[in-house]
Amino acid sequence: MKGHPMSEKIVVALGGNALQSKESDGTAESQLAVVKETCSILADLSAEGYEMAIVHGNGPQVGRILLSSETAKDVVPPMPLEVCGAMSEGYIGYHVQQALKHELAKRGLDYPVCTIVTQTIVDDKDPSFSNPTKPIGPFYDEAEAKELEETRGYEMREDKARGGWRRVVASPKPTKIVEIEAVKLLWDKVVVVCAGGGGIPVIERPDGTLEGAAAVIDKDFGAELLAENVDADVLLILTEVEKVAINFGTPEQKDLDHLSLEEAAKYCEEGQFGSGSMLPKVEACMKFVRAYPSKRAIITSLSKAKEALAGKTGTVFTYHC
Ligand SMILES: Nc1ncnc2c1ncn2[C@@H]1O[C@H](COP(=O)(O)OP(=O)(O)O)[C@@H](O)[C@H]1O
Ligand SMILES: NC(=O)OP(=O)(O)O
Repeated sequence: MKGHPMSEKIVVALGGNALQSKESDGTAESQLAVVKETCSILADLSAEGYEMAIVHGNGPQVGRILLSSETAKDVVPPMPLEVCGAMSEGYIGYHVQQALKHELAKRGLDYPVCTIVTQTIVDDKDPSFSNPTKPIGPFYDEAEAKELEETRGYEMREDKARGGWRRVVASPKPTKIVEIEAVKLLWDKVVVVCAGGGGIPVIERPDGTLEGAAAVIDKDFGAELLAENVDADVLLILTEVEKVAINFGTPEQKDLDHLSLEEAAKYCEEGQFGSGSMLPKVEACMKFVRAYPSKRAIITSLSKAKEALAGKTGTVFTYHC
């Protein structure tokens, strides 16, 4: 229960499948339908007694907002990428607030749900600014991708696993959550949705002012930083797969129940985890258990969240074996 001294504190990172289906047409209505199902699962966790903050991805959403802004540039002034990120936090947060409040009420839980439009400080010298890797927006075929590169100057990258091309942008590592004190103040009484899309990337100038950066932070790293900052017991990363695997997608695939820091580092070195997909999740879990050797991080599917928290499934990361 919120504010109960025995409650486990969890930071939940929601992957793309928690916000939209594979066949999504990108409409607000289709997103809300999926978010309602997601919030039913999250409300069950609350009813089990877990205290949570929710971090969500925003790759498809921020990319679509940017695309529509650029497409309409002759009619309305285009919005910078970080403003598109702020917009995505707003509308995804709105959907979660509406759906989660309803699902909590159905379970007799009367917690407020509130989104904090969150800024996250990044280093302007982060190497990702000269090496964009974060896929955003819709998928294209190769011919469309080449045309977008030529006509709009987009940087496009192929995602072989998912059979398509996507625009990529810089994705610097988050170093500080600007609104963290607000999150902490609300924690005991409110289910907070924050650091959506990893937070809006901002650079801190020497005089203390903040300036938006043209980038999209990885939400798994944003969630990890939040989990460290609020002293969470568990970092719970929810995605499509129930467990992290080695030899993923091959006949030798082996799903893993547990990873120590040492084993995870070894598999990272072997290139076992998809660089734009599973690798950031694994790295975020490793960072959390390195910072908190007595705690755990879990990667599992949205539908298995409750079982995984109970230790029955998922891939659990701990400092030692
Ligand atoms: N070693 C691996 N083990 C499990 N899944 C992997 C692995 N490597 C890549 N993947 C893929 O990564 C996906 C999760 O990444 P992604 O879809 O980008 O995350 P998100 O849920 O945050 O949107 C999985 O659904 C799976 O298809
Ligand atoms: N910002 C972010 O990590 O979004 P996705 O999870 O949608 O890639």
